[in-house]
Amino acid sequence: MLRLAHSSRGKKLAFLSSSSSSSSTAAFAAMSHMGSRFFPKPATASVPHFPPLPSQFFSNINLCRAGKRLLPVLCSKPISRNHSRSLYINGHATLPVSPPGNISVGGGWKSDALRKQLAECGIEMDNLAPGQYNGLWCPKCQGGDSGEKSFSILIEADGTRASWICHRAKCGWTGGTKHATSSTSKNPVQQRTRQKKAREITEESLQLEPLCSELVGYFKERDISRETLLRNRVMQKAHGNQIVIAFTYGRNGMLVSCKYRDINKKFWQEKDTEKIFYGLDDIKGSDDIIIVEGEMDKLAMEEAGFRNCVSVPDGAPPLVSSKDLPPESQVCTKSGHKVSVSLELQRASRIILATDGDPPGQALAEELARRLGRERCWRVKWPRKNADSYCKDANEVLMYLGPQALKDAIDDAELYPIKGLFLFRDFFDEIDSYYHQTQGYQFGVSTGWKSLDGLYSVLPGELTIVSGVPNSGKSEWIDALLCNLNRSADWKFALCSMENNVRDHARKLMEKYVRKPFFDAPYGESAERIDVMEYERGKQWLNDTFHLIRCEDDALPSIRWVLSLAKAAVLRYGVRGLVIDPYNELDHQRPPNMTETEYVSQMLTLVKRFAQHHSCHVWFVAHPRQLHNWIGGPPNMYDISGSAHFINKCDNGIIIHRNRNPDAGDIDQVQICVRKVRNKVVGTIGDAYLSYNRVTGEFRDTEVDHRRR
Ligand SMILES: Nc1ncnc2c1ncn2[C@@H]1O[C@H](COP(=O)(O)OP(=O)(O)OP(=O)(O)O)[C@@H](O)[C@H]1O
Repeated sequence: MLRLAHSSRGKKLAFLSSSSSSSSTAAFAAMSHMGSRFFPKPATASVPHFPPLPSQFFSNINLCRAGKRLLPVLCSKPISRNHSRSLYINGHATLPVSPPGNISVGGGWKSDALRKQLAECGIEMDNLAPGQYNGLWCPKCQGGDSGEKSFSILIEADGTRASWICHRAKCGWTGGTKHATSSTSKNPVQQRTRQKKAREITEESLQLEPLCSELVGYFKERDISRETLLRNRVMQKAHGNQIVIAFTYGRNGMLVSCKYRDINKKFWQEKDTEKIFYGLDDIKGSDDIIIVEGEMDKLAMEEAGFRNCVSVPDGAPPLVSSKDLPPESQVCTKSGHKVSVSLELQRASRIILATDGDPPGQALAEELARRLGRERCWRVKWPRKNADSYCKDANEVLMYLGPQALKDAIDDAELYPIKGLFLFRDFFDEIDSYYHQTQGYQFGVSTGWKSLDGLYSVLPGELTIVSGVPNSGKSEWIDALLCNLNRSADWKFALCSMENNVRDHARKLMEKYVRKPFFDAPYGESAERIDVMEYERGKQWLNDTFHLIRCEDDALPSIRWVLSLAKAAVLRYGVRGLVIDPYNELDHQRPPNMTETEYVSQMLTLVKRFAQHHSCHVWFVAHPRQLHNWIGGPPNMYDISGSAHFINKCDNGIIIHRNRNPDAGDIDQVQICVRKVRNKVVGTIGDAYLSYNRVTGEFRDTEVDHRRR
């Protein structure tokens, strides 16, 4: 096998003769096993020429050795260039070196405070040299079942602070230390290092080289063309005993940073360089900007015809965190780094978030949308790869489905959702089923009384306020209505009827159900009482149909307490209706600075929200205030004691009224005054008349239609 090594003059690359060392063979086998096609086979004489690169940006470029055949050394030991000190920590992969001129923190005075802080977080490190350490075992998750070395920690250049992240999606532990101060923390050297400017770099100073043909082939297998690689200045570099890909990060034509990728898909960035988006110069002046999650995706976008694309520098964070937010002009990325949002991104009118489809990718989209402004963000849904799965990112779409599919995915990007802001389109399914009447109840459920059809029907999710002078028959009418709804639609109910004791209520409901008096008593006149069989059937029906909400200790229930139990009844028993009878039997303690009007408004908001959220109809009984000079007519909804909000906020307002003067007419006749109907589909205002049966408590349609509108 051909071997590549550093010459005695440092980093110059030279080909050595073939070697068949067992270590290199083993390493090659391991690489193949990992599925890497990074350097698939030894180069042959027919490797295509990689032409000199156009020098459109990056000064001092030495386009040396174009066309040379380059292969990595695949041996177990580095050949040369040992680092000046051992930085082995928990098996990390990257060996950072202190920048020249920076004071050492590897055990010095600054490290003690930081070490202490890290130890408190469960992170033990022998050496605290500045730089980023990747591939460590996470102290929190220990790498999970697979023992993955997924932990990265960054010790800042001045050695006073550390931040870390576990890249395992299931863990995602992130954190950082506070500024580690010591008695000498005001050391001027430290002050100076903290303000240290990013390093100036060039392709030459980084010893970057044109991509070898094997690497061009590697990209080709991912459908990234040589033209795209050339335009994006994708290069390579000798790193230890291997050759790694170098993604060059530029701004205004100047090289700002460089990110490397080795055969194990391990990434690291040129140290002491600024973190910026990849491809920043491509979005200059663009109204529409695409943001992807990796350099490969940025290159893939170019293959689909989109140059107006940048990639975040280091992937997606595992979680969206609201803690430790960077300033508005920055976004957090996978390593917890903060990346400055460029002016171009700030100016763009449309930003298409084309991050990965996995949870970290979605978390990145969320972070970007939050920082850049959701209102100008769109998001991409990746198409299906096959019957079982979806493509996960831009490069996969390009590889599996081709450039047109990638273009279509970008063209079909949808508006990034903004919590609480919707389009009608978001509800089209619901509206469709309303129009096609597939869900039922679009006209409400009939009350069971013909004379009320057209005036009032019962719609799930609405609030009906029922009022009337005392003894007008409000509770009786509601009970009769519930019996009808149970009979016709099999609805079940939660009852919070504070004025009824349970056995009386059971009697009244059962009489309506069996249509016989409960007792042999004068009110039953000559009718036969409910027999034992009917009584047992009635008991069963009561039990199946009603769920009682009662304060067992004589305390007054609060509305929140009632609604929480009603919610439980919805979830546990599927009740469709809630009766609260009456309002004045609830506990109405309110803050001293709140008026009753404000209180009623807030209470009714809670009730309505419950009704809508649980598709449950609520009947709320409220008495009128004391009527002066009452002459026996039905009260007005605005007469309800407490607040005009009862009529303002309800969906339906009904007054129950009955004549008590035998000289003025039939005293069993009940007037159902429908005073408010918000939804014209279910009714309209008007009066209906029912006849009350004193024996059984039933309400029947009267022979004569008294309906008036
Ligand atoms: N149309 C009617 N004719 C005669 N009696 C009736 C009529 N409607 C109801 N009643 C009787 O009036 C009494 C009170 O009825 P109900 O409890 O339903 O009234 P209410 O309006 O809820 O009263 P309150 O406001 O005091 O709670 C019951 O005994 C009931 O049988």
